[in-house]
Amino acid sequence: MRVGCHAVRTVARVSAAGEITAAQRIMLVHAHPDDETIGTGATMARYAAAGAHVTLVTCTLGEEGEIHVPELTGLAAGAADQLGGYRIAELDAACAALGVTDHRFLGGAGRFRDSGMMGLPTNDHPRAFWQADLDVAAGLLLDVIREVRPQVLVTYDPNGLYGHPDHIQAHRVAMRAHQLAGDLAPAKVYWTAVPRSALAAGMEAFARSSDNPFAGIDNVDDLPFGCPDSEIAARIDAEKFAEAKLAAIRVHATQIPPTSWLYSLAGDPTGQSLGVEHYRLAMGEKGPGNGPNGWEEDLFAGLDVAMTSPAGA
Ligand SMILES: CC(=O)N[C@H]1[C@@H](O[C@@H]2[C@H](O)[C@H](O)[C@@H](O)[C@H](O)[C@H]2O)O[C@H](CO)[C@@H](O)[C@@H]1O
Ligand SMILES: [Zn+2]
Repeated sequence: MRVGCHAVRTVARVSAAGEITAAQRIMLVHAHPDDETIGTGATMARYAAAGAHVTLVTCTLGEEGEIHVPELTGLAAGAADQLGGYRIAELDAACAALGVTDHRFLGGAGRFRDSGMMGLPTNDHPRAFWQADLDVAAGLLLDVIREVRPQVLVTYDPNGLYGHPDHIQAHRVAMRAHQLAGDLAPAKVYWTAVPRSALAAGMEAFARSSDNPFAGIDNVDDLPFGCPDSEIAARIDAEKFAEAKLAAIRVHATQIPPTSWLYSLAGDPTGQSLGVEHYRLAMGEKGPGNGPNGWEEDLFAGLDVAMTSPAGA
């Protein structure tokens, strides 16, 4: 059973027999509702608009999240414990804003629970994603791979970008599912990433700003995430979809308060706005690239289904 947008698949790209016929198929594996938007929202919107089949798999409902909407604080895990259900609705709305119509929860809504931040007692909840059996969870993701047959898989790096247990587990499950997929394994696997050069440019640009998202950070290496530019393989320019990403950010209101650094980025004077997202290539051949670093401009670059339209379309 799927709820909300999960029951709606892109009819135009699913044949009468139910198989997915879009030429380009990309699958993204995220830990919580909001990660899809924060890390890959513009990329998803760009490929959905270009006619690719975008499949989002979210591993938990985000039950342990904070609540930045005062009138909803009663939904918190330690109170009514209804935040997970509410975040399904937020995710529905974010999918709609991004044009993503194929969304699933890993193993179905509620199968795995948000583990909370690393080291908290919630990590030990029997349904915590952090406690999931790797092969059981990977098998559930493999079912989606067998159905969708994506050429491109996107997830996090081994540290989950910033060390959250559900992000680390999402990485492990996605990579294990890829290993189990054999001949059906996606040709390219990317990990979300933030180049240090973009972080440094942001620090410089916001240094004199009243709402500096980097306030208190003296050195880019002190940030809990970021990687050398040399490890980046792709820079996806989806500037045209920055507004769609901002709309998706807005609907994740329980997690992303109006004071969030993400809103500061929306007005980023460096132009490195919400609409530019970077990736490391973990598996597969790097396709042709451009610019000083030779970064790909399309995650399907080098595959026989690469975008024919100019980058950013
Ligand atoms: C972006 C992301 O992964 N968010 C997670 C994360 O949220 C953090 C958590 O609430 C923490 O207590 C805050 O200090 C921090 O600012 C938040 O980013 O962890 C939550 C609990 O596992 C999760 O629900 C949320 O989606
Ligand atoms: Zn997350």
